[in-house]
This record gives sequence, structure tokens and C-alpha cells, in this order.
Amino acid sequence: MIAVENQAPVSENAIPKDASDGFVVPESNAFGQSFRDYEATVRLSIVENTYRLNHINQTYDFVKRTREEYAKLNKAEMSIWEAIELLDSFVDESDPDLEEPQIQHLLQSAEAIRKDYPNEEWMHLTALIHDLGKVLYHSKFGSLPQWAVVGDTHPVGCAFDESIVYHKVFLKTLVNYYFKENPDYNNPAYNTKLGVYSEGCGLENVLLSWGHDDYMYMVAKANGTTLPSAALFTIRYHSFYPLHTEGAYQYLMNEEDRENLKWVQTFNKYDLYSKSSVHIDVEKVKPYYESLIKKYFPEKLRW
Ligand SMILES: O[C@H]1[C@H](O)[C@@H](O)[C@H](O)[C@@H](O)[C@H]1O
Ligand SMILES: [Fe+2]
Ligand SMILES: [Fe+2]
Repeated sequence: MIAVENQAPVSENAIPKDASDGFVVPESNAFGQSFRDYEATVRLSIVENTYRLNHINQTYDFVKRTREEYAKLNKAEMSIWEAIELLDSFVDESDPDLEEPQIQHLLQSAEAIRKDYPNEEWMHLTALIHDLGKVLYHSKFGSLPQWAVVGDTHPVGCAFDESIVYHKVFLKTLVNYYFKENPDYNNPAYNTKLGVYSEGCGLENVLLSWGHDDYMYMVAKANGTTLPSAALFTIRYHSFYPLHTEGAYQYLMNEEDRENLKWVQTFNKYDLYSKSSVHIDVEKVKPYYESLIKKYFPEKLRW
């Protein structure tokens, strides 16, 4: 067990129970397509447009300013469940696999991980809140455009890696690079492999494109959650596919990041493959999740 002051312990051997009623990874998504197929998804035009704007507008400067603004946590005061309910009609425009309101995705991923890890309640709660930062789109939180809320994340302040979604876009015989329209692309301070960073500097010191991950991490931490650091790391980096799935940018990690990375990778299965059009009855599962929220969070949080 790893126990950190004020944080719930994490058992190193959070082993999935091997039972026949565990979570089964489906062969295809709700549209009958393979998961994360950005070239074939039925949502192609909306998804690609979100990433086009994301790649053009997420500059080092934008991320720095926006992060500072949201770190003030002066936008709202509400409970975790109130925030969850704000997502009951929000549909993520970056997602090639899902067109359901985000409240469903939160519950679907939490219920999926709960099937395999019935005794790790911190994992259930982590899944439940991992995308809660998407409230950034809401008028109470400044109505940020989707390109600044959803989608995979990548470092800013150094060169954009080829493994980033829509790094290259094919237009018949032409190849297009949306990043070329990002002012950082031609800035020598930001367009080298290391840019403003140094080898092994630790992800804590790296700015990622701004969105729901980092925001929810800040909210959870500043409001004194007792969730373990593995949970906070998972929330903060679950959209960093270039690192956790593609293996890019590894040179920015330190020892602690490498330790924590395995938790994001474990979590990813339930985040991605639980996406389905089968609705979960919110009222039915609410009492269980409310009891978890009570254990790990204050009644009201500053957002
Ligand atoms: O489209 C999805 C969605 O926005 C998720 O919330 C994010 O975590 C993923 O990385 C992204 O691919
Ligand atoms: Fe997410
Ligand atoms: Fe998610």
C-alpha cells in the first residue's frame, strides 16, 4: 500500500477480479465502427473541425493565460453532483465514438471499472469525475469553445509530435497541417524537440493544451480531495494519448510520472471502451456515487 498524508491509500495490487461478469471490451463502438478511427468516423466533419480549431488556437500563451484564469477558482460554488448534472445535455464534439450526453459517459465508465475492480472505490469515483472539467463549456464557467474543453491533449511550448490526432490531414492528394497555422509553429523558442523544457523535467512542469483534464485536476486538488495521487494523475493526463498510448514525449517524464503512468493506462480501457448508446439509469446509481463523493470531497467545491 502507498499512503500519502490526507490521501486514501492505493493498493499496489488492484487486481481485477476474474469473474465472468467483468467488463467486456466490445469489438466496435456505438456506430459499429472501430474505436478512435479518426479517418472513418461518422462524426468526421465535426470532430475534425474541433481539432482544427484546437491545433490552431492552443498556443503556449493561450494555455498559460487560461490556466492562470481558471486557477482562481472563482467561477462557481457547487457540489460534485451538481456539476455532473450540468453535463446532462453536453455532447463532446471531439469524440469519434460517442454522441451521448456526457453524464452518460461518466456513469458508463464508472460502472465499467466498478465491474472489474469492485473493491477499489477510489477508481469508481475517479472514473465518475474524470471528465467533469467539461463544465468549462457552461455559461457559469465562461462558455469556453469546445476546442478549449474537449479532445486529446498535447504539450505546448515544444514541437508538436506526429502522433497527435489530425497532425496530418489528407485532402485527396494534398496533405494539410493545421499546426502550421498555430503561431507557435514558427517560433524558435517553442518549435524544437525540448522547446522551453528540459529532459526529465517532470510532467508537473509541462503545459498541456488547455482543457477538461487539467481543470478538473486543479479543482479536485485545491478543494482538498482525499483521492490518492494516482487518481489525480489519471484525471490530469487521461487525454494525453500521445504519451499514454503512442509513447511520445517520454523524455519529459520523471520517475514519479513513470510510476503513475500505469494507472492512466489501466483507466484508459474503461474510459474508451465503455462508450455505448446503452443508457444508465441516473437515479438508480446516484445513491452509490453520492456516498463515494461524500467520502472524498467537501459538500461544496470552489470551481
Ligand atoms: O474525444 C475524447 C474526449 O474529449 C475525452 O474526454 C478525452 O479525454 C479524449 O482524449 C478525447 O479523445
Ligand atoms: Fe476526457
Ligand atoms: Fe472520458
